[in-house]
Amino acid sequence: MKRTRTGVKICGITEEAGLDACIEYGADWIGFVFFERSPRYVSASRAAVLGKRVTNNIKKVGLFVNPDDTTLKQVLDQVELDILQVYTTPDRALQIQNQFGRPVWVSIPVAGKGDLPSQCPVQRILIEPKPPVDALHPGGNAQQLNWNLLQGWKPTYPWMLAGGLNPENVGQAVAITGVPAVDVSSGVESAPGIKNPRAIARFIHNARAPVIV
Ligand SMILES: O=C(O)c1ccccc1NCC(=O)[C@H](O)[C@H](O)COP(=O)(O)O
Repeated sequence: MKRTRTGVKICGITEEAGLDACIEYGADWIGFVFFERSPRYVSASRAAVLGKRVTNNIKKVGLFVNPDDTTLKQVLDQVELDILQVYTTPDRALQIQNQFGRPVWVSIPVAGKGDLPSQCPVQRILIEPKPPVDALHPGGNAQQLNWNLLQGWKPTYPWMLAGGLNPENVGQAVAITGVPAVDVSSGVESAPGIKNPRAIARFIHNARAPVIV
């Protein structure tokens, strides 16, 4: 069966070179991290500058951890974001989607099959590995999910796979899970917060190239 083109999000954009690689090699989404403890943090004013450089109809995703309304409003007043990606409860994610009038993606931490959601409260669900209890942040930890947990799981809503993906393993991850879209941060960096344009090119190519498993 012919697969549709895999959607690709490159998260944690902080500088022009990484952003330009996303545009050149055909990313669908880029992510700005508005979480101050992250090495990929960007201020709203910096994201606004980078955002103006975006072309090719690439969508800009703003990433927030347990955001309150004031924080969301302050950022949205300065940056044109197409999508809000949130690390919070499904109920709060839905409230944000209703209140701020933009599609919301909610991250669902998964440790076992029982964590896989049967419904999607918002526009899309991000399936990510449950972080260790001592993790400094809930995502962007280069931690890989056991993809075999997702075999046979066929959600009828939009979803995305994240966590520990890189140019070498993304083709296999797509082939095993059948996921329609993938998200990467650490796996295409030369240092935390600094994207590697060659790795971005390889990641996007390999996410869309057929792999037999
Ligand atoms: O990237 C961060 O520093 C970060 C901080 C707080 C919450 C989420 C964060 N990142 C999320 C992502 O970049 C991706 O959605 C995903 O977790 C992939 O990360 P990685 O394993 O580094 O590819």
